[in-house]
Amino acid sequence: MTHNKVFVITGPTGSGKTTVSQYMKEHYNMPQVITHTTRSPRAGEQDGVDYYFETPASFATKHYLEHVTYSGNQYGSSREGLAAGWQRSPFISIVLDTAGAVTYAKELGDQAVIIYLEVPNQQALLERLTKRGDQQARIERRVASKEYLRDQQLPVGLVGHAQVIVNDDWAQTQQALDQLIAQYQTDPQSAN
Ligand SMILES: Nc1ncnc2c1ncn2[C@@H]1O[C@H](COP(=O)(O)OP(=O)(O)OP(=O)(O)O)[C@@H](O)[C@H]1O
Ligand SMILES: Nc1nc2c(ncn2[C@@H]2O[C@H](COP(=O)(O)O)[C@@H](O)[C@H]2O)c(=O)[nH]1
Repeated sequence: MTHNKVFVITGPTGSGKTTVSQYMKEHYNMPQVITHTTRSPRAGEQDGVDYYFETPASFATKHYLEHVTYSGNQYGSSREGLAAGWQRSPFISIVLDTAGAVTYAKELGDQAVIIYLEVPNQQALLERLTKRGDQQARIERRVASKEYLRDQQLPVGLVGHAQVIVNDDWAQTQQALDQLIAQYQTDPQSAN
């Protein structure tokens, strides 16, 4: 029986998914599955580290476990990416929108540990995006997208499957993550 798990980190834009994934990498040595996108890099983002940055033509040549359009750009993740991660460690993480998280829950069952992050204060969330350095036009486009609105709520398909963490205070988020990971480290099966 395999004890491989993928921690799927999902939630609204700016809720802290990448920050959580980075924390799991730095504190628990969890490899991050790198996904593919046609969006252009943000300042400081690197190809092969943050994403595989694709053109629409190169994106279309890959084989995806799931792929979505989010605020006008395409994103996709592959089974090969998961397999490569699991070769390095039994616990890995991936950052997905909620549609992707629903697909992972369906396709991978208990192998996917879903974490849904929420930030109840919308204004605080938008301020985080500005502080992150996102261009105002990009923020406005994203906030106007149907995906942005959809991801504000835990999808019906994840109710009862996802661990919901309110990411207001980072110290509390860290504590919730530490508790969750400890459960899986103790006994990966009983934590389901
Ligand atoms: N608890 C927190 N308190 C304050 N700022 C935070 C907290 N968690 C994350 N941030 C900051 O909020 C910003 C957005 O976080 P992050 O990039 O991780 O979000 P995301 O969910 O991956 O966003 P996106 O979906 O747009 O890529 C970052 O600048 C990050 O440092
Ligand atoms: N379903 C998928 N969602 C993905 C994938 N890679 C990233 N994402 C999600 O897209 C949005 C936008 O990302 P951003 O980096 O432009 O802010 C965010 O919710 C990501 O979690 C993927 O392969 N599949």
